Amino acid sequence: MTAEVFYDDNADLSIIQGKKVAVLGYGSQGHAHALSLRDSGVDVVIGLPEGSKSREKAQEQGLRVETPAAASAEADVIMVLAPDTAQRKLYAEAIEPNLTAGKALFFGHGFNIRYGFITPPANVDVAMVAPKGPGHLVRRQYVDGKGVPVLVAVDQDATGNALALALSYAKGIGGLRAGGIKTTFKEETETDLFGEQAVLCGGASALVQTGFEVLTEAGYAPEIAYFECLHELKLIVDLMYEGGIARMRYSVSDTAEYGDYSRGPRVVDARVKEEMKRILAEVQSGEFAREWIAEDDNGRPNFTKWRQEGAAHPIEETGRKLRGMMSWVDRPITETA
Ligand SMILES: NC(=O)C1=CN([C@@H]2O[C@H](COP(=O)(O)OP(=O)(O)OC[C@H]3O[C@@H](n4cnc5c(N)ncnc54)[C@H](OP(=O)(O)O)[C@@H]3O)[C@@H](O)[C@H]2O)C=CC1
Ligand SMILES: CC[C@](O)(C(C)=O)C(=O)O
Ligand SMILES: [Mg+2]
Ligand SMILES: [Mg+2]
Repeated sequence: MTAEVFYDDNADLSIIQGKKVAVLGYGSQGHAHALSLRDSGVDVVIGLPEGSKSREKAQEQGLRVETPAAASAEADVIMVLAPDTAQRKLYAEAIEPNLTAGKALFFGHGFNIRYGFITPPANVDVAMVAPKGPGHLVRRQYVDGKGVPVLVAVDQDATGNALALALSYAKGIGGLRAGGIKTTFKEETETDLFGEQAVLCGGASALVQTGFEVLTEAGYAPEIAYFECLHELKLIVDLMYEGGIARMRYSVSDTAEYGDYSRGPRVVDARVKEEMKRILAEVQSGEFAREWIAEDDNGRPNFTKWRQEGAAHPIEETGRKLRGMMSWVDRPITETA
């Protein structure tokens, strides 16, 4: 089935410009949506709890900050960009009491709707504008006149205008410069979780770390292992991004291309594919979602341990030293990117 794709010409920015938007959360996605909407001429208010670390940052960047309840009360469109694990409580305490008929409840990821942690009333629009990229790059691309593609979905269309409103919002954050694909909460949630676990974050990090370990354990210099397994990955992925895997294979040597065909499938073999299918099944059944919410409710013991172990991996120290010598790595991720 071919997806429906929307670009800037398919959306009317004046719709979102005529609404008051509350952005709840001011982290990776929250700051990007809020600043870009503001720069697109939209009336934006930020919702953050008293004592939130993000309050000062939002105010420094010229945005008005209220509590999540007050921001939700005054807004026509409430965009939920707090962590997925915090959204259930945030909804019950601050949003639901202020979610009057005809308002719109927006998400940047479908997790809480897909797995039933949040059930909005039938008289509001429920939609999603989910960028397919990290929030800091969503903002950076907007500032550079470009855009990160977005997925757009409508779960409830109480007003009859939910899709037009979501597309207008997507245009306001620059997403329709690259393209907005129409999808469902189910499809976005399941593909996003699978992608970040098996390929983009989990798969790629494990591949890089394991390649680095194999080379250094065999006695090769960590600096060479870092360049080979991490730094050069970006250059290879840039070629895939520009022209697909075929474009990358055109640019590398025939020796590399032969090694790619003959050795790649030995690394990502049938066992790995079976494991990927198990990971997808855990996403589809809700097993992963229940596990993650329980981990968070329990104070995140595994998450904290794994984060510490990852930060202590020898590749990080090697990378820190080498990146310090690269004058062109001059755009670290910042909230104003
Ligand atoms: N990170 C990304 O690039 C992407 C994220 N998404 C989705 O976007 C959403 C937001 O994720 P992300 O940007 O990573 O989140 P972050 O962890 O970067 O930021 C969370 C923000 O929410 C604030 N916050 C925490 N608790 C509450 C609360 N109870 N009420 C209001 N604000 C709160 C935090 O404040 P404080 O500073 O005080 O902690 C912080 O400002 C999620 O649904 C995620 O799946 C989708 C696509 C990509
Ligand atoms: C790949 C991770 C992501 O899904 C994203 C940046 O799109 C996320 O949840 O942060
Ligand atoms: Mg994603
Ligand atoms: Mg995600």
